[in-house]
Amino acid sequence: MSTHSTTPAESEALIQADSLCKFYGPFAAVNDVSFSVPRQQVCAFLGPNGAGKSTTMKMLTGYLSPTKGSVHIAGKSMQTERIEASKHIGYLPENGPLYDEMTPKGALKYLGRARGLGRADRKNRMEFVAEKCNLEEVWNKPISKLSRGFRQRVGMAQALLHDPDVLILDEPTSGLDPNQLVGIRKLILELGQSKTVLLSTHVLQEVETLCSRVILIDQGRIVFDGPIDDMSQRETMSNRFHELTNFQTA
Ligand SMILES: Nc1ncnc2c1ncn2[C@@H]1O[C@H](COP(=O)(O)OP(=O)(O)OP(=O)(O)O)[C@@H](O)[C@H]1O
Repeated sequence: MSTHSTTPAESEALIQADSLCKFYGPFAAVNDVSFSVPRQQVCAFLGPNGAGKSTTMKMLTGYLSPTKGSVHIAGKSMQTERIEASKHIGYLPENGPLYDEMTPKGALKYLGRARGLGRADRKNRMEFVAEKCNLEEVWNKPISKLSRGFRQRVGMAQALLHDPDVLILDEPTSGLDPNQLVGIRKLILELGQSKTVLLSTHVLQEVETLCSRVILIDQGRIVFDGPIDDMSQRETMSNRFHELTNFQTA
């Protein structure tokens, strides 16, 4: 069991998962998953459909309680210091932004208040994320009426609003057109210079472009964790992915 310091400055690992398990009845969606992600690392969380990526991310962000195990974010326990731990996290859930009936402007204002940002701070941060995520043209349209790409960008803006040092992004580029993809990938690269990012994706090429490390999960268990070069040194990453996850062709 690792030791955890009490302040982010002293904490080496910003994301720390220890022996995480999630059971649905007898079925183990996540089984004994442990890893840590240090500051300023962009780490890919890969795996086939149903491997346990979203379930793990929900436990990391406090949206789901683990059956067993623990999560620390910036040294704060997600179980016993949830509010403190949550302040450090920006989370883009798999199904995009919350608050469908609001406009991006309204949702960000509401979230800014809920996060305790003062008026001036809130205004500055809203302008910053609107520009970073290219939201100006949909600023006053209901989120429910937006395209998948714009919804993803609203989700990113929500995750970034309070300037967290940890970003947990569940398939941030899914549903984006090629132009939007370039924009979001550029943003993630930029964010990775100062933040800790854990992102799930199915796009292996994206992993090579954005991430320095890969954690591969299959059937709830970690089957690979290491630098991207170690995974794809001798063969293409796609072959290695198939091999590690027991991929079988029909
Ligand atoms: N509430 C639930 N009740 C029962 N089983 C669940 C529940 N939520 C998830 N599961 C199961 O847990 C497993 C892991 O699901 P999860 O959504 O974490 O996978 P994933 O790796 O994110 O998949 P995808 O890439 O398809 O999004 C799957 O078999 C899923 O059917």
